[in-house]
Order: sequence, then C-alpha cells, then structure tokens
Amino acid sequence: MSSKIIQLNNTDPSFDSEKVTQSSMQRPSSEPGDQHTIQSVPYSEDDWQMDPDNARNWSAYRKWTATTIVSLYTFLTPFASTLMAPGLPSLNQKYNVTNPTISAMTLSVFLLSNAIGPLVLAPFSEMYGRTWVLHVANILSTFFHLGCAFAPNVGTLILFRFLAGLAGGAAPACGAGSISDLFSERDRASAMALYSFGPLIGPIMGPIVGGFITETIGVKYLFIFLAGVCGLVSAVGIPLLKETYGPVLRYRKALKLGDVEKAAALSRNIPGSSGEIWSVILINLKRPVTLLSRSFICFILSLYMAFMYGITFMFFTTFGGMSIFSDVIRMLTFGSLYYLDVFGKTYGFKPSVIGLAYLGLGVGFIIATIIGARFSNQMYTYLAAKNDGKGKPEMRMPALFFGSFFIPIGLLWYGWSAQAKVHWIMPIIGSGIFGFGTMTNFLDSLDVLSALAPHRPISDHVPFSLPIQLYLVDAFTYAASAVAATMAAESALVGGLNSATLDPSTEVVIAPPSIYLLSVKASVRNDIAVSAQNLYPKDSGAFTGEISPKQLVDAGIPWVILGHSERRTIFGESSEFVAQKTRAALDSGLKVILCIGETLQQREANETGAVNEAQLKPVIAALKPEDWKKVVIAYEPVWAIGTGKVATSAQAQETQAEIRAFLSKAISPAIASETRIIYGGSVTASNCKELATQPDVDGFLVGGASLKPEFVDIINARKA
Ligand SMILES: O=C[C@H](O)COP(=O)(O)O
Repeated sequence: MSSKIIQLNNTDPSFDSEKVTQSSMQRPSSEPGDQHTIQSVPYSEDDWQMDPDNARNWSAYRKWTATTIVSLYTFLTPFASTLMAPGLPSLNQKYNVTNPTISAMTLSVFLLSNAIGPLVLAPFSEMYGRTWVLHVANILSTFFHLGCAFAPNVGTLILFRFLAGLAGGAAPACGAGSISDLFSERDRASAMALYSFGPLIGPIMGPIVGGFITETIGVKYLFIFLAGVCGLVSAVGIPLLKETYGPVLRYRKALKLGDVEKAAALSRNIPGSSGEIWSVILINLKRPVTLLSRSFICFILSLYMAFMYGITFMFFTTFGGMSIFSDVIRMLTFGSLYYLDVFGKTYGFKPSVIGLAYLGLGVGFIIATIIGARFSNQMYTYLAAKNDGKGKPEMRMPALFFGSFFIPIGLLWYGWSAQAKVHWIMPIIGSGIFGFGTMTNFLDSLDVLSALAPHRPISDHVPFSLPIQLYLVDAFTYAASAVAATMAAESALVGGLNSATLDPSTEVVIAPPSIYLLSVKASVRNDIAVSAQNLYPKDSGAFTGEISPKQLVDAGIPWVILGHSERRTIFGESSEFVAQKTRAALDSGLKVILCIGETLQQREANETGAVNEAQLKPVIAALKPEDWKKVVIAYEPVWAIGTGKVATSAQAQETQAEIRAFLSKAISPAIASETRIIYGGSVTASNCKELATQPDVDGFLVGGASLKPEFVDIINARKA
C-alpha cells in the first residue's frame, strides 16, 4: 500500500464538550474513574463559577473599575488615529511632503496596522492574559507616539505610526473579551455601553483636540500629548486593572497554590501552551476570511456594521472644520470631495467652536448608553423569560430594530433643518437623535455577536475598519462558555498539527466529535481530512439526534467511522446495521473507516478470526466490488482500546493477514491487496514504529495518543 491512514479519533472527553459539560453539572470531575473528563478540567466548571477569583464574582466596584480602564484603553486607539488629522498640512510642511499619497499614508497607515494588530495580539491575550497584553501594548504605544514626535523624516513617521496602530490593536483584541470575562450575558449591556463609548467618542474628540494643539503649540506636540495620555492611562491602568481571563486566572491560581499537576492540566486550556503560537496566529489570520465566506450571519452583520460606520463617518464630515480628515473620509465614502460644512459655512461657527457642535452627538450617545442599554437588557430578559429562561443572541435583535428607527429620523432632522437654516440648535438636536440611534444600534449588533461568542475578542468595535469587524466575527465559532475550554483544546490540537512536518505519504484523517466537525474542518490544514464518528443510514425522516450521510456530505465531511466497538457494545449495533450504514455512507459518496475486532474473551477462546469474519460478512454482502476503494478496515481488538494493552506487532500482523486472506477469498485477491487495513488500540509513539513495519499494518486508528504531541510521531512512524 502506498499510503496509510492515521485517524485521530477523539474519544477523549477533554475534547468532548458534552462530557465536560455533564461532568460539571453532575459530579465533581475529580471523581474516581472519570479519568478522561478530569484531564483538562481538574476542578469542575461549577467550582470555577463559584470561585471568588473568577472575574464574574468580583465586587461591583472592582468590575466597574476594570470596565472603565478597559474603556479608556479602547478610547485611546481611535483617538490616536484621528488626533493627527488636523495636523496633516503642518506635517506635510514639516517633512516637505508634496505627494498626496504619502501624506494620506501618514494618517491611514495607523488604520491598516490597527486592523492587523488584533489578529496577532488576540492569541497572545489568550496565552498570557488579556491585561498584560493591554498594558504592554499601551506602554509600547507611548514610545511609538514619541517616535512619531521626534521622527527625523516622513519614512520614520510612517513606521512609528504603523507600529502605534499595531500596538493599538490590543484594545480591540482584548477589550470586549475582558467585558465578557467580567459580566454575564444578562448584565453585560451597560458595561458594553461604557466600553463602546470610548471607540465612538475617540474619533470625535481626536480632531477637535488635534485642531487645538496644532493651532496653539504645534504639530509635534500632537504626538507628545498622545504619549502623555497613554502614559497617564498606563499609570492608572497598571495598578487598577487585574487579569480577567478565566483560563489564565485558573492556571495562575494552581501555580500559586503549588499544584504543579493541576497547573499542567489547566495549561491545556490555554491556546498555544504547547508552543504552537505561530500556528495559532495563522489560524486567527485565516479565520475572518473563512467565516466571512462561509457564514451568512457573520457576513450580513459585518456588512451592516460596516455600512453603519460608513454612514456615521460621512455624517461626521458634514460638520466642517476638519479639512483634511474630512476630505479623506469624503474621498473614501463619496468618491469625491463634495463638500458640506454645516456649522462652518451655514451657521458661521469659528473653527474652534465647531468642535462644540459635536456635543449633541455626545448627548445622544450618553442617553443611548443609559436608556438604550437598559431597554436592550429588559427586552432580552423578557424574551428569555418567555423562552423558559433561555436567552438567545437573536433576542438582542428587537432592541437593534429600535435603535435603527432613530437613525433615519436623526439624519432627516439634521439635514432638513440645516438646509432650511433654522436655528443651529435644530441640527444639533438631529445629530443627538442620530447619535442615540447609532449607539443603541452598535451596542445591539455587538451584543448579538457577543452573545454568540462571549469568550472571544468579538466586539472589537473600534470604528473605521471592516477587517477589524470581520475579526469580531471570528468569535462566532466559540459558542458558549461551557465549551470554551474544549474549544481552546481544539485550537491547540489543530494548531499543533497545522505546524507539524508530516510524512506526505501518510494520509491523515481526524475525527472530532460531531459538534466540532465544522470548526475543525475550517481550521485544519488542507492535507488533513475530517471524519465523522458515526452516522444514521437515512437521509431524511424523524430521527432526532442523528446525523445523516447527506448532512455530512453537505458539510463537506468526506469520511465516517462505522462499527466502532463502542457503537457495537454500548449502543448494541449489529453487524447487519453497520453494513446498512456502510451502504448508505457509500451511496452518499462518503468514505468509510470500518471497525472490527474481538473481545478478550473471544481472543482467549480462539475466536478472533471467526468474530472478524462475522463482522465483515454482512458488509461484504452489502457492497459491490468497486465500493471497496472507499473503505478502510480498522482492526481494533476491543481489549486493546483505551487500556494501554497494545497488541504485539505479531498479533496485529497475524490477525490483519487473516483479515486480508478472508477478503481475498470472499471478494477477490485484487481487492484484498488494495484495501487498507489499519490497526487501533493503545497505539503510542513508542509502539507505532514496530507495528508499522508489519506488512499488513497499513496505518493506525489512534485514540488517546492522538490528543498528545506524540500523534505527530505516530503519523511519521514510517519515516526514517
Ligand atoms: O477510537 C479510538 C480507538 O478505539 C483507539 O483508542 P486508543 O488509542 O485510545 O486505545
């Protein structure tokens, strides 16, 4: 056989959300005999929910202090981005810049790197904790802004702006995750409102403050001022903001208590803990594209939010007084420099007073954060109560509709009153109504995403950037806190495989529990296929809880394992039923890993050959000769599965040669020789090499060892 299949069959419940969840609900996971469950959760989720160190159990004062600091960090990024806009002409003069592209780049390079920053920094935040990523990035920002202030030429200025934008990505990467750490879905809206206030107020305050600084003390002080503000926020933030991220807190707590074993087990819940950091970063970089192209919900929400941000920024530019910044936005949004200067030209406000016209918007934002957030929470609670107390992300939607209603009203009010040149307070009131609708809207769009994905940096809602918004959507794969730990395990496992050097002549198929099929498929490298662990042999009908062959095919899953000994013994599946499933799978175009094998009792009674033949016969009867191209037989002696008692290479070879001989006799010698027969049962890195030398062992079905780094060695068993 030219290739073999190594199949990762995750029967270890540290990767199985259902078992982890059950253990947390029904019994302490340290209960004897629950060895699989306790591997990655040494004390249960229930214990952690009650733990005073869990950020959700902190005092209200501590929680709101943390939220305020996070909001301050989040404010800094858009503030830094727009503060220099009014100073652009002076910067052009200072650095002799005549090329408009280079001039625009000094401003916009920040946005570019700020879009990339969260993709790189988010994995770090989940490995080392959110708080220190925020602190370190802000300290670095301070230096980068100073670099801008003292840049000797425009190239250096662009470089430091790029670096400042990159470091500024920490707040979008960690901010919303911190809020989710601190508040449950039900009482998160007000905190999210405070958190979202920074990103919305930042781009408004930036040009106003920037204009004053440029006019009064000079353009260089824009960056010195920024560095000062960042330094100040660090000075307040470092002592006051403590780590909020659960997996890191639990790990640190175990270390502090000197429980090295528990710490080692908990570290498995932290992505990248096995050193595959770059692979995790790569997955993060790919994930927005994957989700944007494969999830309609993510796509449509991202599109909607991008549209809303576009309208908001177009709206800002009509106030007047931010010449270059307004022009850049206008070019990007209208494609021309069509000019509106409502408060400058229509109402004759001086440039320094135009900034005050933004106060109407600010009032709208504040009312939205108070009333809109409360309305959103009440609506959510009401709908959840009607649904037996179970909240759903969609329950945020009515509040979003409510917010959306005020946006056109505000815009019409603003535009009409300005056009009619009625008193200046009227367009300001219109802007307030618009601000109220926008803020309520942002909160609810983000809450929908947040509810879908509480543990990811999802509401990285720094305005301006579609890539950042798309990144938020990454969180969509992380459905609920109960599975977050196992998802982290998935991420680590897939990350480890993605970064490994694998024998190209080995075909690798991984078979996660069904709940992870799609996410694993989306994140695993292309040369590794994904398999289901079971199916039901009907394409339609009322078979609640079962997965049909057609559903697997529709989901792009090419393989399925059938006849595993646990299906046969625990679920009483007969060989006839396994044959029926095999037929249905092949009819749908799936490939099958067909498990057979004897119990210890049967081996001791010398019935191994007869048992294997009896399990194969119904399948042989159900299949046509050409079907066998799509079938791999996995010989798994039941006594070797999960017991640590691997079959000797001689036992495996002898039995698998017998199976091949039987195929030869029952079907044909050609099919017998072409069909791959793999071995499963306590395969490890230390026994795989010898097993792999056997002529009738064409690969392995690996359970427990597939969850460890040694799985890569098993895949490479035939490599010298
Ligand atoms: O499903 C997996 C196989 O049954 C083998 O499991 P194991 O390698 O943990 O013994």
